[in-house]
Amino acid sequence: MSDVLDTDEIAAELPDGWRHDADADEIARTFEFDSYLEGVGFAAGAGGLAEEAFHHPSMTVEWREVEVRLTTHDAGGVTAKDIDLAERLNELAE
Ligand SMILES: C[C@H](O)[C@H](O)[C@H]1CNC2=NC(N)=NC(=O)C2=N1
Repeated sequence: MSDVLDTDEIAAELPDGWRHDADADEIARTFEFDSYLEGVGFAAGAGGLAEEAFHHPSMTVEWREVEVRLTTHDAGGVTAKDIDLAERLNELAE
């Protein structure tokens, strides 16, 4: 079982561009793209990273943007698994 991070810990460890949605107990980022299909491609790549980590985000693919939300359901909140995958998603989007 991963340890749930508290608000201060999340704030200290949030990767660039991510926000803490405390009400939803999630971290989130909306990635922006020049085309819809670039967003779709990002989501596909994100799915691969999720499978590698066996840790799966919620993703909403819209016109030229993809909103990604992460929490650790097994732990009931945000954990290091979410932070780690968020960092890898930032690298994917670079
Ligand atoms: C049984 C449980 O669903 C699995 O251990 C994995 C699958 N992917 C997951 N993804 C996320 N975001 N949180 C989890 O707790 C989680 N658990």
